[in-house]
Amino acid sequence: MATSDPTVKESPAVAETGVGTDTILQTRDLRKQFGGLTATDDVDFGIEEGELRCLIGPNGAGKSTFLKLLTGRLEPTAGTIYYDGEEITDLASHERVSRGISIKFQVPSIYPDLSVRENLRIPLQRVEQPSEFDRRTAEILDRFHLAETADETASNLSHGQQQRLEIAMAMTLEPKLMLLDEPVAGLSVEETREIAELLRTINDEDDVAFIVIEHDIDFVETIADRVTVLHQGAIFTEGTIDEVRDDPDVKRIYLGEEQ
Ligand SMILES: Nc1ncnc2c1ncn2[C@@H]1O[C@H](COP(=O)(O)OP(=O)(O)OP(=O)(O)O)[C@@H](O)[C@H]1O
Repeated sequence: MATSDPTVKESPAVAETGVGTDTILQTRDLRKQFGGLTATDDVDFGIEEGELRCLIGPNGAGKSTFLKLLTGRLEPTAGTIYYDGEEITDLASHERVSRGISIKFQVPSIYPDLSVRENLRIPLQRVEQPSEFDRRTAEILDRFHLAETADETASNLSHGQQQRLEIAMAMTLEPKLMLLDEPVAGLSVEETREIAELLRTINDEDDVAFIVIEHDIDFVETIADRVTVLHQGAIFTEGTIDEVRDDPDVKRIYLGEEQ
């Protein structure tokens, strides 16, 4: 994609980087050291436009570190990140968000003292004219099943409703890629089912790609197109959930964690 922004480096030719035109995000030799510890070990990870990928792996495998490198929260020790045809390795988090990468960490980052409606107004102000606020708010409240709670203070919502509100806020910015760290941790079975349905709907209807870190394998099975397994900071294997779940080597690394 051509850009006039001098802070964004043009992606080298596809032939040079191997980044396909349908690839929304690609890392090359991405590395993060914490002193002597290699948390991300020269990772080449790619995801297509509109794909829903889950990242799994035992505790300490490097999932959160990898996601933080993609969001810009952590600076890599080495390597490159391409997004939507551009190199974004040196971009700040907020610049990545402006380009369509939405980031959601485990703890909902909503404004607890504001109402649901007021929370939605905050991202809407970045993208809509004031005359459109009421119409767009009503649309979003309806789509994300939040209409009944519109005037409720956000801190009074259930954990599942708060997660839904945060996803709704992210969607107002029309992202192309959403990065989610354990979106259903601590949710009830019913809330987990609702979030799974919501992510699949957004993925299908809005063609948003997802990278989701998740420990709940049943949830992963419900939502993922493909799964990447991380182990000791590196990609251990990739495949469908069935391929990965039945892989004896994957079972071995998870068992190793329990020893
Ligand atoms: N800020 C940090 N400073 C030093 N070491 C860190 C830091 N963050 C993570 N690590 C280490 O990097 C490795 C990978 O951690 P990370 O949190 O990315 O793994 P994870 O797969 O997300 O684990 P979990 O599933 O338990 O959340 C671990 O050994 C961890 O202790």
